Amino acid sequence: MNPTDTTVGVRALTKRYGSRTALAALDLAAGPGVTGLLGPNGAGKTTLLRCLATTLAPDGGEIRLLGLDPADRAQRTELRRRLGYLPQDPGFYPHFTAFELVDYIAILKEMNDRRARHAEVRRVLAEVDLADRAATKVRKLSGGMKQRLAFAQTLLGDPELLILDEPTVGLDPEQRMRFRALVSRLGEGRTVLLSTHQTEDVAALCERVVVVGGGRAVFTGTPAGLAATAAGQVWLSERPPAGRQLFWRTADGRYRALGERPEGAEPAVPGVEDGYLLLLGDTAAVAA
Ligand SMILES: Nc1ncnc2c1ncn2[C@@H]1O[C@H](COP(=O)(O)OP(=O)(O)OP(=O)(O)O)[C@@H](O)[C@H]1O
Repeated sequence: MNPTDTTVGVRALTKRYGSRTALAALDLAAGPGVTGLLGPNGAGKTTLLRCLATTLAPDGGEIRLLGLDPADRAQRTELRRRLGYLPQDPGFYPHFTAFELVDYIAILKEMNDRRARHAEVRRVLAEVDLADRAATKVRKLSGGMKQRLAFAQTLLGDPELLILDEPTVGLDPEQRMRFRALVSRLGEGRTVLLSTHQTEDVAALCERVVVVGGGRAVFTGTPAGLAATAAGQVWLSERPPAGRQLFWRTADGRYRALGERPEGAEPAVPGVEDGYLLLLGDTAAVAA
């Protein structure tokens, strides 16, 4: 691990909840740009991101973020000032206005100069297109607006590191597109770690992808590299495959199958989702 100022370095990270192992010696390295964490439910993504956001102490392993060690109290405090974290289930105070909610979080972040803080709150609300909702009560915002409000608070203080846990959940396709544009803009010069179940988000947005399975990083590379792992194992056929392999009916009425070549099938160009599904199939087989 060779951490620089804008690098995320994680080595042999472990975390257990009682007898359940959530992180099993996970390694991760990420620099500026957007890195996607893909993985099924329970893979350990949220646990990893909580450890990185300093809201959960790991049982073992090493973390270096922006050159700082979160295990050290003074460095942890500095780190908290320099990172933005969007938790999976952000808490909202429904009776606050959008402005009051973000202002409250800014106060918790020790932004003590009232005038400068208010200007910063207005800036982050504008970043997520909520400037005209500043005076609206949180309970009156739509689900997508609430998600953007939660994202706004991560931008307070213009952090160098953004940790986003499933930020596109609950967004409609248009909001998702706008969100992608915002994140890719923020990823220029910053380090963004983003967990998602959406392979489309990874293909559209991420320079790097880490697939988490069973508490470990089972793939690290580019989205194109993940797609390439499926080369020679993706097929299109006119009929449903006879075997027990994974397949689905596509919009053009043909069947897309993964794994062995079904009879009469033609090879198809693999995508990120194909690589991901095959990789997890292998992971499941190993775990079984
Ligand atoms: N507070 C907790 N107490 C006990 N077990 C937990 C706790 N939090 C997570 N786990 C377990 O740890 C494992 C990893 O969970 P985690 O939430 O990190 O996965 P995830 O990849 O984020 O899943 P999802 O995509 O569903 O959010 C799971 O088996 C989960 O049940």
